[in-house]
Amino acid sequence: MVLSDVLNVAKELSEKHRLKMTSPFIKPNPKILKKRDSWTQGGNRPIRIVVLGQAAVGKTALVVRYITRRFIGDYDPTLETIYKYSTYVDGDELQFEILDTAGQDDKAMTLEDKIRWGDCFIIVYSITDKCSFDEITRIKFLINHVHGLQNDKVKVGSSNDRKFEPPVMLVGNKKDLLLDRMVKPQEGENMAKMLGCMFFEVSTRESYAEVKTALDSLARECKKRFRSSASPGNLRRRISSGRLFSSDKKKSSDRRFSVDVMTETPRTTRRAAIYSE
Ligand SMILES: Nc1nc2c(ncn2[C@@H]2O[C@H](COP(=O)(O)OP(=O)(O)OP(=O)(O)O)[C@@H](O)[C@H]2O)c(=O)[nH]1
Repeated sequence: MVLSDVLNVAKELSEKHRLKMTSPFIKPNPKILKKRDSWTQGGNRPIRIVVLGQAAVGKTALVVRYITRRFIGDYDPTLETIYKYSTYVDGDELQFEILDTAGQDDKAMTLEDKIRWGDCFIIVYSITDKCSFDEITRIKFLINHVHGLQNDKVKVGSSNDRKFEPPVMLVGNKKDLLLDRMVKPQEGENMAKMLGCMFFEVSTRESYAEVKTALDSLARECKKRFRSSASPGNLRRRISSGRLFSSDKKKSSDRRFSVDVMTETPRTTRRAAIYSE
């Protein structure tokens, strides 16, 4: 083994260790969380996206649709996963870690811990569920609060200082359920404008293209903010996962993405229909 190999192994081990400390299934050490890089200093590590929202709004479906192109109808609601994902944004390869949170209570890590971990955020609501829409303000307030504590440049509510706030995207999901709609597109747009978020309405079930457009926009915004991490050749570690979709492993190898499931609960996932475009 040459010196560069040894250094690579050491680097990988330290990276794994860091991920373990921030895993949603291990109570994080507050000292380590305090030492966490500010979101404005993404450095060379992957960009962390946290997907938030009430239970059953389609958070898991959205993330899985984006990284695998598939819609999988049924998931274990208690499953929390960090997906490692790399994609090309306007010719640059970007690496992400996407934390798909469970809408149900999680005793291992508080919502604040998860928000502190993230660099940017997706708040999902269902257009058929007014409660999930009403929840947005609370989540956004919490994001501002947690990141405001870490970065004294953040002044919540001041549009001049929005550039210091982490990128947040609002996603109204399930727009295929027209007859059950409880939140109008305009209401979503107004809310996003008021909170200074990006906004998209999508049907994760019906349209991969809509999901891709939305999440690519967030990736593009992240690229702007984390320009230093976006240089080609940086953040390169392509691993395909056999754990979540072992039967799809071969098919996915010809696509321009790589997925690595970093952590998940030992529980099995229930799955029903799988739709693919
Ligand atoms: N009709 C329709 N159903 C959807 C859509 N997206 C997700 N669903 C369904 O909504 C249900 C909840 O989806 P999940 O992805 O498990 O929701 P979640 O927000 O991750 O739920 P928790 O894990 O409990 O927080 C599932 O039955 C999905 O099939 C959509 O765009 N349209």
